[in-house]
Amino acid sequence: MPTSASAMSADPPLDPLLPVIPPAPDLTGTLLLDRYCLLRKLGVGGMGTVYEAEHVTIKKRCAIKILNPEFAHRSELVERFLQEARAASMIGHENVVEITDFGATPTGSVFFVMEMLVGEDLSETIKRSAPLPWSRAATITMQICRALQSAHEKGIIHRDMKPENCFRIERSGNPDFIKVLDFGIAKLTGEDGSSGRLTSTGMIFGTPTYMSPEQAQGMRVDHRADVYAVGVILYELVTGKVPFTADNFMGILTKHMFEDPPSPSEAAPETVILPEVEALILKAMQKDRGLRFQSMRELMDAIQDVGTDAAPVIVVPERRSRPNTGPTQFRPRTAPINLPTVETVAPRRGGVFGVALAIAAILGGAAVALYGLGGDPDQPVAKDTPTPTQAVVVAAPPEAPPTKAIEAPTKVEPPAEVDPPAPAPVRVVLTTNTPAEVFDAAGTQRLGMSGDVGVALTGAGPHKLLLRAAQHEDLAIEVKDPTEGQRLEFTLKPKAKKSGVAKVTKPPKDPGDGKKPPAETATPPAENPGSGTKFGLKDPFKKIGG
Ligand SMILES: Nc1ncnc2c1ncn2[C@@H]1O[C@H](COP(=O)(O)OP(=O)(O)OP(=O)(O)O)[C@@H](O)[C@H]1O
Repeated sequence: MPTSASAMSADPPLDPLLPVIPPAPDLTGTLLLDRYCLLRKLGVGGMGTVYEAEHVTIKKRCAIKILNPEFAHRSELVERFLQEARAASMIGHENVVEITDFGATPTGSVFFVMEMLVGEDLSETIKRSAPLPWSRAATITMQICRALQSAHEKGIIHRDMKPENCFRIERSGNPDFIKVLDFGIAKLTGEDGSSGRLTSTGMIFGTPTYMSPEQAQGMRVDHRADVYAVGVILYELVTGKVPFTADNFMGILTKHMFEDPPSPSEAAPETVILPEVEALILKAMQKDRGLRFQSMRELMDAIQDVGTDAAPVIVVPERRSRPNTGPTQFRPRTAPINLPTVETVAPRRGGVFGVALAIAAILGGAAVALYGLGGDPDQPVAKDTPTPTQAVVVAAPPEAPPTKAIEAPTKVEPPAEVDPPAPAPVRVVLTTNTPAEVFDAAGTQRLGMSGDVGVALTGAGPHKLLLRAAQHEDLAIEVKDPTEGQRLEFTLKPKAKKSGVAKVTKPPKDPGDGKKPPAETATPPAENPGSGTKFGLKDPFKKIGG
């Protein structure tokens, strides 16, 4: 069970002066912008309430998130709220919730309109079904990675990735289609890599269970904080447990900063977890962000490489010492401590919350002062992290074949400049009517699985491949000119029953005639009309946000 801010709502409030926020009035039945009728409340988050609604003219269902009226006069909060819409709409990716409109309520608050998602958030799936088999965990994680890769390419960092913000819906026959939500605390990176902070000075936002060490320390975050959070999500998907738990959020943050996560196979001894899966999770969760996958693309590649002969993922052991808050870790303050403004957003289920005071407690008070007074926010957690050449083998199971072992890295010489660069592989998604393994044409080298994880193909093609699924005929296919993200659909024929009397409810048995069907022509599926559409959103509230 993930621990989130709300799960710890029994804790004393961060600040006794934190105002108690009255519940927002129920606006069911209200007509917004003369076209959206609010039908029912779907849920309440940290900043607003989400309603199911209907566009009265075109009768289309949608979801509308309305900022809690208590916050409507706070320009910073209005700005952050609208940023959620702006960020998601800027990304325009099929795995990111689609935002279609903005508006104001008659009571002077603001709202935005989203596609209505029917399904459940990933925390529900985890509660019910985790540990998930690798193929399913990988399919889900790949979609999260794609959404975030796309966000990062546009300079947007999510900063609050957690299963609750990944909605699982069924789409085009895929029951595990993921939509990433809640860019409410997303950060837009400036050209210089700095961020336009929307938070009050010294405030730290996020959810402790999934929070990167640098975020927990209030350092400036970059896209690698999302890599860390996705590592934690994947850990939870394959083990059914989160890596760090404690009685309160300070305890969790401290562990993120200073403790090694238990290896996934220790966390779930009853589950078979491949060593390379274990390694990639631990790499995504390295404390030092310089040792993590440096991009979602790298993480996707590692996921894709599981079960192939690709080079092993390297996890570098880290040494950390808890700071004594002295000048070697934090610059001493030179002015009286001004505790940062405590956000007036009530801590709720997994919601945005301020933990500056918690950090003060962990680090003895100096840290908060530092963050508020211009200390170096990029001070690393530990200065003594070994360089990669000091790495040793970790987490390699005794029976792991040498190619799969997690090995110490060796120094890689830069390639000779005269060599033309090798063509980069592209990832092609092969959709099949039944989960199928993908092999080379000879059926000897396994390249991956069908489904959203995709298969990496290098070069222009044509690529002759073989799809193989239990109880189905092998299917030889050809991919002519693969392009990144291309989706191709294939149908594998169930094997005919020997007796020739096929029952509808049971899969037919292998006829053993050894015949192979002819290569099928790849036909991309019809475009999903609802996904990936970019809206040229106008922000009518730009002035409000200041
Ligand atoms: N587009 C949508 N379609 C269907 N349900 C949605 C949609 N967006 C949000 N919800 C649901 O509405 C509820 C409130 O969502 P919201 O994003 O405000 O809350 P949260 O994620 O709990 O809060 P916070 O913003 O504090 O993290 C959640 O249960 C969420 O799953």
